[in-house]
Amino acid sequence: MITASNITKSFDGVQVLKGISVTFEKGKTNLIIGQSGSGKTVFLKCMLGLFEPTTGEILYERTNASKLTTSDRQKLRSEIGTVFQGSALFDSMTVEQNVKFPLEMFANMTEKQMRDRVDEVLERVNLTNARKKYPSEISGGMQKRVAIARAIVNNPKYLFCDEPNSGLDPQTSQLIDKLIHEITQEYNTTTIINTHDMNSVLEIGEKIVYLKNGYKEWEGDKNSIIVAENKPLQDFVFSSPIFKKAREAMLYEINNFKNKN
Ligand SMILES: Nc1ncnc2c1ncn2[C@@H]1O[C@H](COP(=O)(O)OP(=O)(O)OP(=O)(O)O)[C@@H](O)[C@H]1O
Repeated sequence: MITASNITKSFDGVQVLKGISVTFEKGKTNLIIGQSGSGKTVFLKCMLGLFEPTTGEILYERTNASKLTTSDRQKLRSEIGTVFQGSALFDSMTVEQNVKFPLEMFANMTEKQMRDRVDEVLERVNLTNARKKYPSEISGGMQKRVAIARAIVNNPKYLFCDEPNSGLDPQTSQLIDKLIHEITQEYNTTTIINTHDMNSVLEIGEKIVYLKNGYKEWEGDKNSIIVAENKPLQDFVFSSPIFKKAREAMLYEINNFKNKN
């Protein structure tokens, strides 16, 4: 579980996060959504310790992340997996070398133990056959799966994903969402995803936090988002005509069901 408590963040006196409080639970896919510039990445970076919040605190379980000793900070770092935009793989390393990298950095394992663990996660993301390839030799969807394998190789407690579907076709996006959702349940991770993808919101949004101009405007889940009476949220999530129609159809079904029961 990660708890953000009254987080503000200013750059040169300009406040971009304006007092965000939210709890992200373990074993759930938590999504952060919002217009460009609403503060999603800054918030994610505050939680990851890449930015120091101006005020407020981030708790990992009950531990204040900004008050850790160097060795505790290193330990926490080893418990966090990240999937960044563009996959951020090392171009000069093969798929298996990329996945092994966090083990070499953080794990106290023999060479054989590391090889076995790499085999295990490559199998999990269905990339065993691509192990000797370089990132430039595989597709964008496969690169994302390498990034996910690398993020989970250390058995993380926390998984952060920044725009995991960017640049992927809709079908591959769905596969990546499904994989992240399954891994969240299998590893019981507290998973936090920044996304612009409304399919993800409606498919895997077990908790959704909507940021607007640096404020938390709304929070809920993929079911409550449909009936939420929050105009900025509805205008944002259901902005495309097709999503608007789908929402109207779902509301119609819900009302019919209510009237019959
Ligand atoms: N290092 C920085 N220094 C100054 N201002 C910053 C910095 N990082 C972000 N900002 C500002 O903070 C605001 C929020 O940016 P942020 O990147 O968090 O938005 P976002 O919601 O992630 O947008 P997008 O969806 O386009 O990625 C923006 O106005 C941005 O210019």
